[in-house]
Amino acid sequence: MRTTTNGSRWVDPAPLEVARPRLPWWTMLPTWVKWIAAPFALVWVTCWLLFHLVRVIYRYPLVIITAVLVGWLDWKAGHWTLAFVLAGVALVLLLWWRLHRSSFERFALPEARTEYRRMSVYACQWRTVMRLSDLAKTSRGKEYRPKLGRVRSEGWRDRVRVTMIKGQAPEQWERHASGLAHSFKAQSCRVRVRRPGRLELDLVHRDPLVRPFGVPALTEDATAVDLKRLTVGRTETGRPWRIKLLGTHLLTVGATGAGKGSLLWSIIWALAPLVRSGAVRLVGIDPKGGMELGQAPEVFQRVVYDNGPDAVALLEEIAATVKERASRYRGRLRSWTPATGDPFILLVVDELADVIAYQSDKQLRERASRAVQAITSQGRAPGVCVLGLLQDPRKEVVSFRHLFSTRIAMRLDEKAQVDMVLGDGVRERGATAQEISENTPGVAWVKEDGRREPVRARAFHVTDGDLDELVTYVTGVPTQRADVLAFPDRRENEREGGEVA
Ligand SMILES: Nc1ncnc2c1ncn2[C@@H]1O[C@H](COP(=O)(O)OP(=O)(O)OP(=O)(O)O)[C@@H](O)[C@H]1O
Repeated sequence: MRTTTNGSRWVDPAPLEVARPRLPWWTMLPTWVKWIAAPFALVWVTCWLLFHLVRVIYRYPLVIITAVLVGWLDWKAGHWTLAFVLAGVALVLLLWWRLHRSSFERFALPEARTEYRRMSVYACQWRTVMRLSDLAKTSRGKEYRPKLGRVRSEGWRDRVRVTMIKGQAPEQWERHASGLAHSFKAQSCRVRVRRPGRLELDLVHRDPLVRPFGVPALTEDATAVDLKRLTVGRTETGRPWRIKLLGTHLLTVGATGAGKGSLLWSIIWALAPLVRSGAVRLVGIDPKGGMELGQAPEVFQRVVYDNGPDAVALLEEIAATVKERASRYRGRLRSWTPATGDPFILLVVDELADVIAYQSDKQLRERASRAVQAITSQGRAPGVCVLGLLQDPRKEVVSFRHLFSTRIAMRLDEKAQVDMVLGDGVRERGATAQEISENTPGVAWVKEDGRREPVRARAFHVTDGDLDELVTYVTGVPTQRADVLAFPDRRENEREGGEVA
């Protein structure tokens, strides 16, 4: 409201807005109630402090023990003795690190690293990152923030446990994974559900699969080979990468040079004792004219090197075997076992799309599709497994995807291809196959039906020498690769010719 006084103009000030101090509700209680409640409050506060003290000791045992010991020694023996002891401990640690690095990294480093990273990275930035990533919520003036749980630092990754706030879903965290990785200075962040309301974040700092792994020695003991646990490489956690062939089919997709061949040969390498004994029979189709399977055709019972009538006939033959076995086992057996006397059949199709999608003859294409569908849908129980390899996950092939219960994505070109191969939502859980480097062939993301989390692994590197050894092992006949002769040097020939002349 404007008022004029003696010709001068002035403006009314805005009403004074001062927040009235809000006192906690219990201050309003009558004094006698406060006296009665005081001992209970004291006990509660003591328990709360004790709980937090225990939690700090549990989370930082090394720091607390070191601090207590240092304080005690300084108090009892003085500064010089403390300095002398600290120098001695540092020397012992240095010697341990120099002389036996593996045990040092296994026993001494993890706890120190975990406590350091928890303190310096997660504990001090958690609140800010949660707020800025919109993962904390405020309701009626109260802030609800996801709780930071146990942290384990493994050098190449930090595993961070989180308790979500009410109403939150893992998908919200998956959407913020990239932001979380950048905030905590990691290369990537994967979100895993531990149990309802609890998550584990994998904040990855470096790739433990950069170096290739050679194949293990071939075993003489065929009984040691388990068709449900064939070791074909190593996972990023350092464990063996185990693949199941019995009761499943495998689809492996990867761009050219992604290392599909190494996975194929790693599987055959692991199967070698059973192939030699005849308990496993390998059959193959290689429409690329033998570029892949032609490297060791001796280990196959039968291989076809095109996608024509022979390939289709082979597929139909196997489909017929599946049907014949199924009718024989019906009522007697639930599924194939070695005791049936029938060999386990592994059908390898190197470029599945060439057989069921790119074949120009419509009739052949349809026959091949029908046979592959029959084998994949009914072959699991009768002991027939299909290993389909593919460069380009086209629609025609992806429509078969659900029949392959183990799907493996090696390096792919696009995000959409990862979804096509592994299924929706798996990429958001961390399976970023489009980010696999060209320098790490053999690295793959594996998704098995019934397992929510995809696994990252690298197949063994099977060299030409290994393939020779494999053929010799299976056939018992030493292989001799053709010698590659140097191209004749024209100048040399001319010189020699000149000299003779
Ligand atoms: N597991 C591995 N570790 C190290 N190097 C590998 C591995 N697998 C493959 N390589 C190397 O990568 C190159 C390509 O591998 P490979 O031929 O198996 O790829 P591919 O996916 O089968 O390619 P294409 O589809 O063109 O046949 C080869 O030179 C091979 O030596």
